[in-house]
Amino acid sequence: MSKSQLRKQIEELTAKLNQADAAYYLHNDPIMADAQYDMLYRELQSLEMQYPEFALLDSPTMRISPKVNGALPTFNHRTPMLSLSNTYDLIELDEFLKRVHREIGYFPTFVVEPKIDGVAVSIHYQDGKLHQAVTRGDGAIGEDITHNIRTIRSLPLAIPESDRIEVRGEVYISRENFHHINLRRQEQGEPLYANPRNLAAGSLKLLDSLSASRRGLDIFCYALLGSEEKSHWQSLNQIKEWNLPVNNLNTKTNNVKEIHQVIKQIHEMRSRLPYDIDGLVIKVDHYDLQQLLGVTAKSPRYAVAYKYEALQVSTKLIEITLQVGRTGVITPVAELEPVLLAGSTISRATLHNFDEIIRKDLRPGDTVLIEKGGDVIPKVIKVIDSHSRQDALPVTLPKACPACDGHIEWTENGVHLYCINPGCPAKRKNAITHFVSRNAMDISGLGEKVIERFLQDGLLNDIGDLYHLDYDRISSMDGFGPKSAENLRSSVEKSRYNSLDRLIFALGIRHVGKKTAQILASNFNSLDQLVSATYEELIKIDEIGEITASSVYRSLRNPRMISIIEELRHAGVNFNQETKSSQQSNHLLDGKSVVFTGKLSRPRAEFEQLAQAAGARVLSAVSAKLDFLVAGSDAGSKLNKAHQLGVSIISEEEFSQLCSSE
Ligand SMILES: NC(=O)c1ccc[n+]([C@@H]2O[C@H](COP(=O)([O-])OP(=O)(O)OC[C@H]3O[C@@H](n4cnc5c(N)ncnc54)[C@H](O)[C@@H]3O)[C@@H](O)[C@H]2O)c1
Ligand SMILES: [Zn+2]
Repeated sequence: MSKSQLRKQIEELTAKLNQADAAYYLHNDPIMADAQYDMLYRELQSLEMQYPEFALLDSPTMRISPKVNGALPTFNHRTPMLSLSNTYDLIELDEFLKRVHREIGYFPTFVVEPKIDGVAVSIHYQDGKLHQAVTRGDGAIGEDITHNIRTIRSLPLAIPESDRIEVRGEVYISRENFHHINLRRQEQGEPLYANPRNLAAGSLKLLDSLSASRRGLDIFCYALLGSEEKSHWQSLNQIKEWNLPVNNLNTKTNNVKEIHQVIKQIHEMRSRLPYDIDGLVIKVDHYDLQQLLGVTAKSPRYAVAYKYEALQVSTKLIEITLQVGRTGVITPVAELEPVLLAGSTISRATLHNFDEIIRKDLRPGDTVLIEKGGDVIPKVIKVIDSHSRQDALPVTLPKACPACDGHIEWTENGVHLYCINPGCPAKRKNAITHFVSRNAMDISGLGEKVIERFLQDGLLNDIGDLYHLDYDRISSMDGFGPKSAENLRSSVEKSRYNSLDRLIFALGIRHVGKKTAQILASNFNSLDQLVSATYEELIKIDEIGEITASSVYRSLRNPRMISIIEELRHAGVNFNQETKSSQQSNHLLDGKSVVFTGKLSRPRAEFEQLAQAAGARVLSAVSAKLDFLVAGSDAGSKLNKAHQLGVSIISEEEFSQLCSSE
């Protein structure tokens, strides 16, 4: 590359990153994914290092973030609020540890903390009272957000310390709150927030603290300035004593192996934490040593952020196709330029419904932000660059089913389009695929391709045919042999003894997922009882809402469903609730409803299994009808609600005792 090309590249990178900074810090509306920002940033940093003569004065590598944007009063930080140098690479992390070791002369104690993905704030207490709270701003000057910080219920307004002290922490919004807020916005047709961080940043800057209080802001404090303590760890303990929220995963250690272990452990917990983290911060513990190592203009030299792989990434939208699901719902699917995200290659993402395409104004050619959350299927969050878009609308509303050309209809609320042709091949294929899937009847040897072939060859028409397949014909088919035909036969046979909840789930009733199927199964003794249940009986069940009740009621009266159920009955498929959780059991938890909340000593799924094995129903919401709330440490709103409603609250240990009792 020639010098003038290099100069141009530095200019372009600087401009692009400055634009990204403004979007991210001032408007809380990022135009690229963090991982991409970090990559471009490093590229610029290394070019600037090689060609310092081309580095621009307004380079993002020289500053923390753009100036504040002005609606709130400003405040000069006494100690600058710095950024952190970051790495995605364990080898680089080790280099940092080695450098520190070298400069200090021995391997010091470090504190490893989750890096909460929120917004940094500085909080001043004076005469024992919360006096003022300020955003980081550009690191030197921040904005006064005291009115909004006061809405954080976990943060005490008074502490038993009269000296003037400064606490720093990360304000965040829990995933649960974020999810609810976005759901409400979706219902109202408003644009969605990209992630909890952006929402927290926007909420902090609200002028009206009542609106801010509705967002449910929370905080983890991670630094204490102006105290007598000798080390960071001591400071953390001090603020914990004052009842300021401190993250309970923080760890003190003085060996490399343990640092690596903590990184691994917290990584495994990451998706189950109630808040977003984007990595860990590793800090030298002792203040004298911190001082010895010093700071640069942008970040301290005694700390580093180790970032986990991103869960969001940007890529190009190639086109939008239509897919017909097992219930006939026609969903638009984003076909993407393949991109690596959290260990797998993503080339498709769901778009849920047609409204969403319009709301997000998606067009082929756009660069979109996609996210892999708790669900397996990634989703499109938003358009982040529309420069090379094609003007054409990506899809027009279909007039007929894209799979069978049959009649389609809108649902009552006008959100989804459905193919209503009972013979639609796409519906049948997906219904069978769902029926045999692992969480449903768990029949192995019937992948999507095989089902397609069986449908084509007329071996299979619908779910009911699964129990009288022509195995002689199958064993003579291409790619099959007597062995695989026999395996298929035994897998089909075995599935006849499955539990009732599996069968209910397998029927593929709209709005009946695995959990709802379990709830239904535990409320009825048999499939026949469920089939004859009235709408009123269904709606009386905890956690079964109107939409689900009406879907169950109507689906089970659909002629195709009736004939499938009859075929399954003839095939001897189990329709009954197993005896273990029927009335004969005298287990203490039998038939009881349970909700888990707070931090438990083992993964929540394990406890849920225990509860179900004891005949209990696991719910997610607290209501007056709930029998037990099992509360772990740090339980919050659910615990309060249970208190108010007079629900029995038990500890993890008490729960385990109940489980083992008869
Ligand atoms: N997507 C974009 O367009 C875009 C634009 C600008 C910045 N960014 C992202 O932001 C990063 C730089 O932002 P930054 O300087 O605000 O933050 P940072 O990632 O460099 O880290 C510093 C911040 O970490 C936070 N933090 C959380 N937990 C902490 C703990 N336990 N101890 C200490 N600090 C803790 C604090 O807010 C602190 O200010 C970039 O690396 C990039 O990923 C993205
Ligand atoms: Zn169709």
